Amino acid sequence: MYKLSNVIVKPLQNFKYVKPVVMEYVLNGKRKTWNMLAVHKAVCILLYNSTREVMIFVKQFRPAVYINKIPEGDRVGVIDTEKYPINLGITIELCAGIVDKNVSLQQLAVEEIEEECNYKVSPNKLEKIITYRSEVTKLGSVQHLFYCEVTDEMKLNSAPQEEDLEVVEMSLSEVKEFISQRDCCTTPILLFSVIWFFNNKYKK
Ligand SMILES: Nc1ncnc2c1ncn2[C@@H]1O[C@H](COP(=O)(O)OP(=O)(O)O[C@H]2O[C@H](CO)[C@@H](O)[C@H](O)[C@H]2O)[C@@H](O)[C@H]1O
Repeated sequence: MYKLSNVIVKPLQNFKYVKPVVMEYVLNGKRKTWNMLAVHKAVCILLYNSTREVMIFVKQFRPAVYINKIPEGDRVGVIDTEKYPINLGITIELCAGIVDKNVSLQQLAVEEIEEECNYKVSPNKLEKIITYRSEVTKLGSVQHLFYCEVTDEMKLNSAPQEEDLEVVEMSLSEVKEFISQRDCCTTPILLFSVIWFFNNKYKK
């Protein structure tokens, strides 16, 4: 389903989703500077379908993951996609989205679940797990993690709204196998939320 071509890497001219900034400060009497990226807040949701006992994740192509698999010398200008195929940048993640609207976090999570995974849930089905900080050296952004249990009855018949994203269902044994890999192309928050699930929701 994924096809990658015409890849070019160049310095960013217009900053829309990330803003590089430098902070100058004095800490314990010492002058310091720190480079960082100002980014949006986000919501992430661990989705569990209790009808079929599967977790629901999303699979997508992430340019930042792709570029970090390419040796530095080959990372500028036109990228050879024969040498560096698309699978280098494919991740499995939680359903997630940026906080870009003035509505409750639960409402934002509900909208992301519908757009990305095609389930209709009400905001009171969202259970807050934790608010944490992502990548504290260069981002430090606030992220909110929720848990949501869904059933097959809550699944919508319409086509998914996100075309570049594939919904992936994993049985609980597949999830355990997935997180046991030595090199797992996922996010720390997916790993954490799955462990949280086995400790708090599924004590069989
Ligand atoms: N850097 C970027 N450059 C260009 N376009 C961009 C962009 N960031 C977002 N976009 C655009 O904004 C859209 C909406 O983004 P989402 O709300 O789906 O967040 P995303 O899933 O990328 O990351 C969510 O999930 C991951 C983890 O899974 C979290 O780290 C993240 O904070 C959270 O928003 C994207 O489809 C894309 O078009």
